[in-house]
Amino acid sequence: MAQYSRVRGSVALLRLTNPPVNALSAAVSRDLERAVRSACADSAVRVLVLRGHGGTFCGGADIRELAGLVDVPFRVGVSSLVALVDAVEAAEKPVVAAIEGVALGGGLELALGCHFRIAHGQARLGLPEVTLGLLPAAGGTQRLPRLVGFPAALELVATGRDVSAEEALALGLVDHVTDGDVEEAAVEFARRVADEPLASRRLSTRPPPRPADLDTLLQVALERAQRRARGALAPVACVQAVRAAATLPFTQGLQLEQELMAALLPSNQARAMQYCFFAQRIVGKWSLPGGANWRNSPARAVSRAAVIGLGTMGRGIAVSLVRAGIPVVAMETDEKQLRVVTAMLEREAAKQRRSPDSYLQLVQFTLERRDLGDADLVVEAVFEDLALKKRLFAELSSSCRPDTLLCSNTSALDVDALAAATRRPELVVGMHFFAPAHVMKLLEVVCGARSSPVAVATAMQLGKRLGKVSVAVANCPGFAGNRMLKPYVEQASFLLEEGATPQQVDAVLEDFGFAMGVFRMSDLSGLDVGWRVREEAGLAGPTVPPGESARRRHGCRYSPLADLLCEHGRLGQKTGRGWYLYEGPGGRAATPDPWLHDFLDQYRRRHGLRPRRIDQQEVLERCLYALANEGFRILEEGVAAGPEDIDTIYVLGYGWPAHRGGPMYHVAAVGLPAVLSRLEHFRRLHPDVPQLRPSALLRHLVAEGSPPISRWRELLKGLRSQL
Ligand SMILES: CCCCCCC/C=C/C(=O)SCCNC(=O)CCNC(=O)[C@H](O)C(C)(C)COP(=O)(O)OP(=O)(O)OC[C@H]1O[C@@H](n2cnc3c(N)ncnc32)[C@H](O)[C@@H]1OP(=O)(O)O
Repeated sequence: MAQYSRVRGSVALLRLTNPPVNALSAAVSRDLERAVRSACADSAVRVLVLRGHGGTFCGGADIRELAGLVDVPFRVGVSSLVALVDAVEAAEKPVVAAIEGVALGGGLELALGCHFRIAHGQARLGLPEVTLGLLPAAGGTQRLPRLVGFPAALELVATGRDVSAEEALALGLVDHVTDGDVEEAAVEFARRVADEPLASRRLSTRPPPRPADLDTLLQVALERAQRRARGALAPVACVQAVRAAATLPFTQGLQLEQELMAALLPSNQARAMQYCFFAQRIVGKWSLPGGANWRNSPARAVSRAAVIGLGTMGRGIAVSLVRAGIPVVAMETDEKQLRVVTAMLEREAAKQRRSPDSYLQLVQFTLERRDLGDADLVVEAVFEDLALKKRLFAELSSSCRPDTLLCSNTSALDVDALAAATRRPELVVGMHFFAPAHVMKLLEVVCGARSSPVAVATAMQLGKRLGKVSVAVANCPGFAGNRMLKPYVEQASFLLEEGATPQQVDAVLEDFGFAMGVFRMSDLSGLDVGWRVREEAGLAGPTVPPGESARRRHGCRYSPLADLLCEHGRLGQKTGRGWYLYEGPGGRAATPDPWLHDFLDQYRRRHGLRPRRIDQQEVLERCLYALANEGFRILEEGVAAGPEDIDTIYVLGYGWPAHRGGPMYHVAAVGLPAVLSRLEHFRRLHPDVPQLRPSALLRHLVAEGSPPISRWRELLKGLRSQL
């Protein structure tokens, strides 16, 4: 697991070996510590170089051990990694970290224990523990501020953001960056520093810098951490631990760091976030009913792509492709959109410290469909209109190369209908990006009934290349994410009818941890989006059958509130008013609107609805259980392969708080029998709301004794699956 060999006579080269990411399990940490001690004791060795096996330095402590998925007592784990870092730092011979690939979490903490750090130009460094509900507890919160100062340390520890080698050099996190062979550069560097005194290189002995505005910095960091993830414990603990570096001697700071870690490690939040980590890896392992899967179905190379339509979605998709180095042909008739996308690319290039030209030269704008002919894959991102998309797919099928994959960014429409409009249905898949598409990490890959393994594999792989987590789902209205959103939004509207206000419902959801409550979210996305979908579905507007009552559709309860707002021209932020009032069209600051409250009063009076006091628990349970109940139906029908897929979709695409794991994880944590009983209760009170009828799968799981969520995927394989 950790060997050392001598190179160039006096350099001990230690290689950390624990594929695939050289995670520091307790055993690996102990082994490496032994190797460090042996090298130090070897009189022929003057200096040590520490590198990782297989092109990466280290992905951090072993998360499976931390999550308790493998049986290692917490204290043993803690002491072995902490002891390793301490031993490295205390070594009497210089230790140089040769970083390539990643140095993350415990891996970066190990590098901070080294006396010098050399990084490859492509390496990424960071302390992502906060994203696992933890903090860097192998001295990272104490050593990092001593090396890079408090502003940077607070930001990196509390957000978990990783940095490029170039940024690391600018921060002082690494001593040298090379684009050549990192081992060679580190060995060369090591020979130069072999005789340097080490006292000042041991970060634990360095006095921390004390900026004059330290208190303000800490206060701002704390407020930011609280705002960013409402109710999350880890970001706050991270700030507290870094603050200790300013106020306490190193050893006491270290002790506080460990106490905070000991509180976080067994917390429900840490469990939920670690579940999310593994869920995001599980979803990449897709399979189709015919037996094709991620292992046996190679993706096709995408060396040129096309995007049709540069509206909000198309722009973000084009930027994502360019950022991944893929040349793009972008088709758009509106010149204004070309200017917008050009400006976006320039901003992105600046962010990535690249020249604007390096991005702009990868895009070719066109009005001609024949220019798309050479693309390996086309992503259609035009207006959400099935007839329009079908026409376009039919045309693409004639004008593109016969092997070009045709993908639609539709968020809800029938992918099979699009495939049927082409002469290559097997090369059609949905690629549902989330807005803004160059920022959001989720990609729903919608597998049509006739999508071939190569089409699915290519779309999944492309998502990964764009830095996204791709989740395969089967084709159905709204796929997984938007389909589950419907009952959630409906419950929220029903609650307004019954006496709640938008700000009351939103406050409950935001306290739960959502970045935005359902009404603020709807104002942001635009109320007209759902209005159009409801009109197409015959639920709103002129397509509603004559004589249908305002509050019923197809024999079930219906709330026309959102339709009525649209009819009043209240489309959300874009018109300056929706469920809330804004400063003006395009405004962002939502304030409660007295007009809306009058409107709700009148509406309730008109329909004989007596407003009642609705408590927080009811808001939360009705919205979230209705949503999760639809998730069970999706699993039961095989639209998604497991709860991990749904939870990943919700955490990465819909602002579900990661420290709550996702909707399926949440209901499992609450307890399936309790959730079933509350749904039965609400169903009795609202018999005309089918979404509150507990799904067969929920009942089945409860009848089976509520198996842990980790077993659902296996159990579902016995049910009908489309994936
Ligand atoms: C015992 C107590 C110690 C107390 C002190 C603890 C203080 C330190 C804490 C930590 O270090 S927590 C861990 C911090 N590190 C991370 O969060 C990094 C997580 N990993 C990643 O971001 C990525 O995996 C990667 C390293 C950037 C590699 O990405 P890539 O896309 O190439 O591969 P993946 O598919 O993500 O991963 C491959 C494979 O490896 C597993 N894995 C990754 N990291 C870890 C890890 N740190 N521990 C255990 N396993 C890890 C991942 O689950 C995949 O497994 P399979 O799905 O293939 O089974």
